[in-house]
Amino acid sequence: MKILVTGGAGFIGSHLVDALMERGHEVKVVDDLSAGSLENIKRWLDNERFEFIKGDLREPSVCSEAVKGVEAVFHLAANPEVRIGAQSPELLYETNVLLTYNILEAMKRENVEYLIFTSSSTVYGDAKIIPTPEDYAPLEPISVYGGVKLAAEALISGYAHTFDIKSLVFRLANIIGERSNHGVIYDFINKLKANPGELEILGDGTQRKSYLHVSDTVEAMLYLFERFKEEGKIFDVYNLGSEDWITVKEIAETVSKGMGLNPKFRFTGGVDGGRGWKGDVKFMRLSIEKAKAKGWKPRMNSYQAVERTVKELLG
Ligand SMILES: O=c1ccn([C@@H]2O[C@H](COP(=O)(O)OP(=O)(O)O[C@H]3O[C@H](CO)[C@H](O)[C@H](O)[C@H]3O)[C@@H](O)[C@H]2O)c(=O)[nH]1
Repeated sequence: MKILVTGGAGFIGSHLVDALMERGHEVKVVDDLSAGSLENIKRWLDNERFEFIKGDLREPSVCSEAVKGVEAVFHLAANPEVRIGAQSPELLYETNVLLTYNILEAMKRENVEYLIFTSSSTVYGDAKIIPTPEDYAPLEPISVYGGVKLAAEALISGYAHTFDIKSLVFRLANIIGERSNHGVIYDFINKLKANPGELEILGDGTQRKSYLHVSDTVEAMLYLFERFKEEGKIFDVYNLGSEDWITVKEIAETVSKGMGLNPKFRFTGGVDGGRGWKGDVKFMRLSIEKAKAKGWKPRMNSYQAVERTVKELLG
């Protein structure tokens, strides 16, 4: 299959590209390299089944060029940083909603059959049911980031039903692993490198979430895409996460241990009852029963994924 991966030089995108190339697909990547890096995809740059386009998808002409000739688009290009929402709603809107609109328009023009979109657990906001199933309502995001992901999902559903773009949405838990260049584990490692004696923890440390290793994430996306194609549906949504959850304090302990350190923890206290920032969801664990019923389950739980990521990021 000829497949476009937007954001394919980024963290999750580059792992997806590895898996697609290893399975023999023709892969095109479009990335503006604002957060992604050519280093992540360098092993494929000279491969004849691989094509790289450096471009900003906010430009409709870049979208047209990117989707030309492909049968499926994995749309991962986005700004993934929840915490910038209070300062930069416009950036989150542009990189999540406008970008998705531009991709959908280009796909409509070029008659591309499949869209696979990486949404986020943040669409559920402070869910009252945990583990949270896909049909949980009302969807009430508490961050601008969650809001723009939900808006993008809604736009995709509308285009899917109106223009027959078969669309599959994944609501991701916190994805971690090699090549991640943001998020709590990455931050803790950098803070401890700068000051091995003390670790600042945002919030009260009791924020508890489900973490999924990127290798499990990519497996799930490709496996469930195959099932989606067999079923011939026009639109579907899956949660992807692990079945347990882990607190920020436990992550701090795991990172410290992995670095052979025993720092003093300093909790900032955070906002709104111990959140790291305004809009930080404090408790998140997704029901993955729907994906499990199709035959997927994660190989690593949150603890194992965190331990492995610490090793991978420390090299
Ligand atoms: O220096 C830090 C950094 C983070 N945290 C805490 O660690 C937790 C995780 O924060 P991350 O920045 O790692 O991740 P988020 O939960 O904000 O968001 C991540 O998971 C979401 C889905 O669950 C989205 O997909 C999003 O793109 C992705 O970055 C938060 O509760 C935060 O308060 C700290 O205590 N100190």
